[in-house]
Amino acid sequence: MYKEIKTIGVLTSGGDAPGMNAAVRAVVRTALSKGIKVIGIQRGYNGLLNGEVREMDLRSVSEIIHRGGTVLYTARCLEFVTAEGQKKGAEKCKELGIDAMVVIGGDGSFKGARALANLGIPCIGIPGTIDNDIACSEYTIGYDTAMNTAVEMIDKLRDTTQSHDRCSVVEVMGRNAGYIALNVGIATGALAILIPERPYDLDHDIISRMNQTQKTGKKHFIVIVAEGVGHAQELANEIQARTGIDSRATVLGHVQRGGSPTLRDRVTASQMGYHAVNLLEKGIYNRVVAVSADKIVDYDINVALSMHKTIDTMMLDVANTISI
Ligand SMILES: Nc1ncnc2c1ncn2[C@@H]1O[C@H](COP(=O)(O)OP(=O)(O)O)[C@@H](O)[C@H]1O
Ligand SMILES: O=P(O)(O)OC[C@H]1O[C@](O)(COP(=O)(O)O)[C@@H](O)[C@@H]1O
Ligand SMILES: [Mg+2]
Repeated sequence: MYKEIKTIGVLTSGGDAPGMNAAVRAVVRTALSKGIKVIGIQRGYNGLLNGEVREMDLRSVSEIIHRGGTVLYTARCLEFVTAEGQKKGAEKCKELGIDAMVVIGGDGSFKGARALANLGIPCIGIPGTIDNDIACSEYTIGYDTAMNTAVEMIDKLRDTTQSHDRCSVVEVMGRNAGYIALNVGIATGALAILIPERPYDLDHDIISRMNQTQKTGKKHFIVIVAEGVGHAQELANEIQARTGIDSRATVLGHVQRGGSPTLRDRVTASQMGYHAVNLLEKGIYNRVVAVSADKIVDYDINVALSMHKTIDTMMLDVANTISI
């Protein structure tokens, strides 16, 4: 049933991602251009439950398109995972006069949005996570910036790794997904890339590859380990024990979440924010905005949350063939 949207609530939730600000800006400015009021909710679902809100005007989103992090702040809210927390959230929306919500975050945040939708609050999800682990979308806001940051850091590591004839085992983020690891591994010429989606064999995938390439004159090595595989330090110890090559572990960590968003993240975030508000204006609710074949599309939130994403095995073949 069509319900005219007069006021939209917008929040960022879960881990911050570069480009979230550009998405907030796009939501605010698109809504205002249509005469829709926007309420910014701070610190994700925590702020909704606590009423931590402020009205957003055109200038409230000035000077943020180039800034990492999120001006709305973000949080992980345990209370919102409970039925009581969700009911309280829906009641808060009504109390604050919020007709619809735009939730910028990852898969966890969309489960929260689905709960609100089931309680009668129209919702739109915008994928904002460095992990690129939203099944319905080929791309998530922050992914490009995070990968470029990781590449920049690993290029620096390469200098010292090469100078000392060492092996660097580098752990990159991604939670249970290996997308960051796979791309960053190819971009940095890593000898081995370990991702949670593909079991690995230490002898076959690392030790014998190192031994073989040593015979061709290679003296330094980069091994990329996805966070979902982990154990970078143990792996470095094992490699050193087995090959005699001095090895060091580096966990890149939260540096990957920061920094000024790349062009791709700014543009995608702007398109997604614009699309989200257009859907609401047309009376289309409970959707997740996504990228498919380079186009901005949207999926029913239940369908989106039931989808699965796979790893492009050709990428593994590329890495195995040329990073040698
Ligand atoms: N099953 C769920 N039901 C309702 N809300 C959820 C659920 N899972 C997560 N959330 C909410 O979304 C927040 C962010 O989820 P999280 O998985 O930490 O990050 P992301 O959204 O970036 O994947 C959580 O802190 C919680 O408030
Ligand atoms: O910042 P925290 O709470 O330590 O969480 C770390 C996690 O957040 C991420 O950086 C981003 O994940 P989300 O977007 O799902 O929040 C993951 O790569 C990592 O596993
Ligand atoms: Mg997530």
